[in-house]
Amino acid sequence: MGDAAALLVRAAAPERGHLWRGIAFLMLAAGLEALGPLAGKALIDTYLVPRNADLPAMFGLLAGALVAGNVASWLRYLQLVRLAGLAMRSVQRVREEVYAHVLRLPMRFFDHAITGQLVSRVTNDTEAVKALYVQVLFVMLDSLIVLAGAMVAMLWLDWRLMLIVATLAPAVGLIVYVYQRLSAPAVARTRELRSDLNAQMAESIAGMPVLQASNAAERFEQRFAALNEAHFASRQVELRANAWLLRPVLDLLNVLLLAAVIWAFGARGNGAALGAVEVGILYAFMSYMARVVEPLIQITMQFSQLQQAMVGAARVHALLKETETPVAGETGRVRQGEIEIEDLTFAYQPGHDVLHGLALRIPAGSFHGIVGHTGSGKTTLLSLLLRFYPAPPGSICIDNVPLEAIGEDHFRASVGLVPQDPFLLAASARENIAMGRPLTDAQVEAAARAAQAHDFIVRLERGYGTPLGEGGARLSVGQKQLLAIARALAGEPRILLLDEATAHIDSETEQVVQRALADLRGKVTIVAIAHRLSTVRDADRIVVLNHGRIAELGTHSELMAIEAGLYQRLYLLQQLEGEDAADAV
Ligand SMILES: Nc1ncnc2c1ncn2[C@@H]1O[C@H](COP(=O)(O)OP(=O)(O)OP(=O)(O)O)[C@@H](O)[C@H]1O
Repeated sequence: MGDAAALLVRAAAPERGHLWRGIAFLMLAAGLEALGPLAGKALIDTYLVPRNADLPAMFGLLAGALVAGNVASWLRYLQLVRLAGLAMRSVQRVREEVYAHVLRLPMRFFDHAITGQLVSRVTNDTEAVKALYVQVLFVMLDSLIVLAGAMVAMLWLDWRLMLIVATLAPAVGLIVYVYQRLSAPAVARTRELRSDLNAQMAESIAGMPVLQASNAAERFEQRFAALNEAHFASRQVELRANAWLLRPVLDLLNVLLLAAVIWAFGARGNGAALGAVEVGILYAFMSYMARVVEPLIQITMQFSQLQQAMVGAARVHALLKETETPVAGETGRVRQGEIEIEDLTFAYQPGHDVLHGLALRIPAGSFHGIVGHTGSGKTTLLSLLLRFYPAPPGSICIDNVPLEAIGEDHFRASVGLVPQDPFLLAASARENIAMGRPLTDAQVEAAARAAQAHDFIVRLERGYGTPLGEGGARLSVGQKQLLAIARALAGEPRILLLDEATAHIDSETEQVVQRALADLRGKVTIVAIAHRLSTVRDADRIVVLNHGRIAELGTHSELMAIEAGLYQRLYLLQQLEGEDAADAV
């Protein structure tokens, strides 16, 4: 409840004026509508039953009722436009806010996040805000005002009869309480299951090649069907609670109440014919009773929607409460691109250090390779250099400025990344290189040339404008990698980090990448993780990591000279594998 309210307040914050105006129109319209039966009563009691046909007065009364009705309709229109617009804009705002927030969450969050569930929060759950407005403001508030107006009018007409009708209030309270107890767990579960369905869908699409190759379609189908069945069962519980408790019980109460009022009316007259005044009251009373029962039915029915909306709002709110990566408010700058690492110890989980007291100086413009067994901490080191995870303050400096003291935009512009999986957008080659940065065609082309990607791009049928298909489906793995290098270079970084950029490409393309890197020497500081040692053979220095420690450090020939050294063993092993592969061809 608190979360839902917090989200509502947050969503409406920029346009409180609309909100208050909308509510004011709503109250005025409902108030005017409440006058209708009173006009009817006056007409019956004063003119019709006593057969007192004062035509001008009757006409005046009818005209007044007509004007009031029209004004009420106009106010309803204004209210709807105000509040519906507000609700739509709020969803739009909250959705954008949630998406922007997700983009700024720390990498640590994504270690545990499940894509489909996250998508579901940004797309479906944000709709909860609209439902909250529609349910809470439009229907519930409206119904409450109509209800209050009717009760006041009834109090004025006959307070004893009003008390009979008022017994509905505790009855409705009880119904709503029982309903909530029964359906709340089912509603929350339904939401969770729905996002699980999304999650499985997203996972299946992402892993389609593996899924089909391992002939897992049937197993996945069964898993999906089981989830879907659970979703249906959970909806069923909700529906049963709705069907039993909301409309039918109140309809029954309504009939009982009507009987009680008529009985009370009859009992008071002691069987004598009703007087003229009483016919008017009875008419007005019956009209008001409908106005009491209908809003109560509406309010209770809305509880089911409200409950779903609250669960959605709570999920959105929980996501918004995740702490964003703190943005360095500092203004430190990268100039040459010298990296200095000192006593760097890091753990993902406390007590499980992955890096132990690393110390390393990488001069500006140099080319450093990082190699080591799987799990030795290479990617972790790169992630820390990229500020994906926070390194202990002061343990990494660039140009003598601590990493955390460099302003975010400047840092991202100064440090380029070529990841193992190039991640291409379903857009043109040009857009994939520019990535939304305001780069000229000449800059894009220069980056592509530096990455040795220009030649294959111009051979595509529309050159730089060629759409590459989702995930760059139209390119070979090596071409994607070259494009990713071009993208990293287009920002003219001082430091270029490569994460196994040659892991999946053939030796020929590897040589192209090597040429590209060689051209960059002296201009950009390059740190490249490489499983394939030939990629970093020519590096100024190679860092050999072993269980989170620097085991060896030197040029290729220096490391090869260490008898039974780690690097030497790795290198010889790869050479043997290479020969085996060549023999096999
Ligand atoms: N996000 C994470 N959360 C917790 N532990 C992690 C995380 N990422 C990596 N690790 C652990 O940190 C250690 C080092 O992993 P890292 O990915 O840095 O090794 P690597 O040398 O890059 O390995 P590879 O060559 O296989 O990519 C491993 O034991 C791994 O299980």
